[in-house]
Amino acid sequence: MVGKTGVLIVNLGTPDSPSVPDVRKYLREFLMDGRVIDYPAIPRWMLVNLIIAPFRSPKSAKIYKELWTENGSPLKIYGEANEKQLQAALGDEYVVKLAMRYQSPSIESGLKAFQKMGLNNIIVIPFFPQYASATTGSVYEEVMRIVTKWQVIPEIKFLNYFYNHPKFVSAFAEMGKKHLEAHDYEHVIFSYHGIPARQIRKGDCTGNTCKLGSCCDSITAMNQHCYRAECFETTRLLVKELGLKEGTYTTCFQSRLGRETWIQPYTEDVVKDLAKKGIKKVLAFSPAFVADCLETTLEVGEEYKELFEENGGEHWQLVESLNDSDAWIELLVDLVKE
Ligand SMILES: C=CC1=C(C)c2cc3[nH]c(cc4nc(cc5[nH]c(cc1n2)c(C)c5CCC(=O)O)C(CCC(=O)O)=C4C)c(C)c3C=C
Ligand SMILES: [Fe+2]
Ligand SMILES: [Fe+2]
Repeated sequence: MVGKTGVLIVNLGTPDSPSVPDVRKYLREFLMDGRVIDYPAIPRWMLVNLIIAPFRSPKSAKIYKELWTENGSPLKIYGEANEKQLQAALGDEYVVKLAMRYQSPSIESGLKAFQKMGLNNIIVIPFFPQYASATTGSVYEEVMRIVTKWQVIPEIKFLNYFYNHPKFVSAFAEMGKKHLEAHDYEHVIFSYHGIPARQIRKGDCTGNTCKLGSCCDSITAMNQHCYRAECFETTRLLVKELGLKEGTYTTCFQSRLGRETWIQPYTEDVVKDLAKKGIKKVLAFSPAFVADCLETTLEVGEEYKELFEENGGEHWQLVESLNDSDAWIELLVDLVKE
């Protein structure tokens, strides 16, 4: 191999500001991605531009304003920190660039910077522990859309997932242990971002159609690309590392959008059921995210906390994400070098 290696770290993306026009622009780009709303182009355009963007943008802008810090959106702040931390950890044989799948900095700007430096080896690390077509798949598609137009297509390695990497599991477990040692929690929930159930079935090329039930209870050669099965495996590994007892934890799925059936159980149902059963103290992990963002801080940390308390719960705690922790950077170094 001649020259340096480019490392493109890619997260989902966030609006440029919490203003309604910027949130609308972000939602439009994000939801017009055919891997996110996987409808034919015309119905998708109508749904996004005539319904979701106009009605959701003001509501989303309001919650983005709560999340925003003086330095911007947490997702981007942690991404920028990770870019510097990983560059320092890898040294000058590598060039690390942050990109966002939607909005800025774009994947195209990162790849063009590598092209200008003459780098012919690129490693793409999507910041999604579990593979989903809407996230990791979309990052690949965007990278390929760009480089396939180039005269010289560089050698590119893609990281598909890291939901079961021992350092991912131990890094998240360490974040939670601090809380488990400080407080006597009765139940732990593992809340992952949901996806439409249909997208799981559509991704099943093995003929071993996922029944969205106990078939996701283990990873086999036939279901290893099933997002739901990967989430359950992350839970199992975390449960083992944390030493949790059977019956004291639940895996669930949050952030449902629209009328379709999404993968279940839904976090809001689990939260209500736990509170109604008399569970008073819950610790909540969100291990589909490596950085705190709208979906962790506000949805899990505040909305589900309110729901829990409205139904009789007393103490709810979100486990912070990997953010700018040393353990996350050590894992990233391993992912690059492996
Ligand atoms: C685990 C990663 C994610 C998956 C899988 C995912 C699927 C998915 N998301 C939507 C719709 C929305 N997601 C929104 C925010 C958002 N989603 C992820 C990650 C995954 N999404 C992150 C990290 C964020 C937060 C970004 C931030 O700026 O903090 C939003 C926008 C917020 C809102 O208006 O509620 C939408 C909309 C779909 C439809 C989908 C699967 C098909
Ligand atoms: Fe999302
Ligand atoms: Fe399954």
